[in-house]
Amino acid sequence: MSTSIPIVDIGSISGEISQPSDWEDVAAEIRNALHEVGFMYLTNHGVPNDVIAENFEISEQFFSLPKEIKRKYKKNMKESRNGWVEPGEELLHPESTFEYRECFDITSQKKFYPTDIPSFRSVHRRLESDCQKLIKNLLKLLAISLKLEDPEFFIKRCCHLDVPEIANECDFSMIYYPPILTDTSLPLGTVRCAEHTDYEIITLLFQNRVGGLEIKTASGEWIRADPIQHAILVNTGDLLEMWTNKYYPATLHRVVIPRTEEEKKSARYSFAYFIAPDSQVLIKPLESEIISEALQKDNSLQDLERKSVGEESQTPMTITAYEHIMERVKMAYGITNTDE
Ligand SMILES: O=C(O)CCC(=O)C(=O)O
Ligand SMILES: [Fe+2]
Repeated sequence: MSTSIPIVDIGSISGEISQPSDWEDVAAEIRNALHEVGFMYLTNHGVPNDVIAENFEISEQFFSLPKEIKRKYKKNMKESRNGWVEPGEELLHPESTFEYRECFDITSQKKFYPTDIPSFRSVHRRLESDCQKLIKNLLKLLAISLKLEDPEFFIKRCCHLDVPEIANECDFSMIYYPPILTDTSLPLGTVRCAEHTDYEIITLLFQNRVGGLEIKTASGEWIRADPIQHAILVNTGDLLEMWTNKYYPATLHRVVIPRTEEEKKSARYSFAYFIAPDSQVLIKPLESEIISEALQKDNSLQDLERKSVGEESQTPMTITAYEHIMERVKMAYGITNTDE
């Protein structure tokens, strides 16, 4: 069976007037997309195209600065997760040798921006604020899709969306994949971005014209997730997988080095906006009739709650959002507990 990534039009709930039935209809499409694939393209999402385009412009401006300038903004993990990440510094798979990309990460607290690009801050702030409404809509749709008693379940666990001082590990990552020219020498086994799952609830992924992103389907086949003009990709992360007992699995994805010389010459730019709950939120399987029914039907879905009291459990079900995210961040940056 070949799978494709569903396209979900959320225009009916993004405007001023929407009916409960519009929410139910969109939520049903999201349920199928996230349960079957774990990725979906959103159209009519309400984030203005010109705001996205302006952000790609500042991203190009920043990454084309000389390395010495970018180093001024280098991420210092002892202080925060905000800042510039050099190629090869972050490895998303334990067996990666080298991942050829750079990032500029903007965290939700202890924010700083590269002042060498004077408009960076205001341009980025506009996108962030335009994404807020979409994020709240998606969190509500997730709760409706799972038929949770409280449609605000996820929103109430992301209080930082209204009160930014509340600790959280949201991260807006501007990513640059440099062109690979015939004289670019890279270690054997280099990839652009190794296969991984994201750590949080959901990720909003913006891509410019150049593709390379691939996702692994339930049947184990890698399929392309090429850019669709003006659509935002949304994917599930680990915390949503834990919350839903794998009903919404965190889907593996990667960015491959293009196969043709012509494509290799093109740089790729993307933004991944990782949406996390408030740091102290405890992640434990939620009560949902949709999930229980699926668990009864399909015993390949792991019952994490039951497993957590069993002996072979790997996943302590009392983990906080912060603990899980930091565990994965430390692995990606090769930080051991003795480094701290
Ligand atoms: O650049 C991309 O499209 C993917 C980036 C990604 O998956 C990540 O940073 O987690
Ligand atoms: Fe990712």
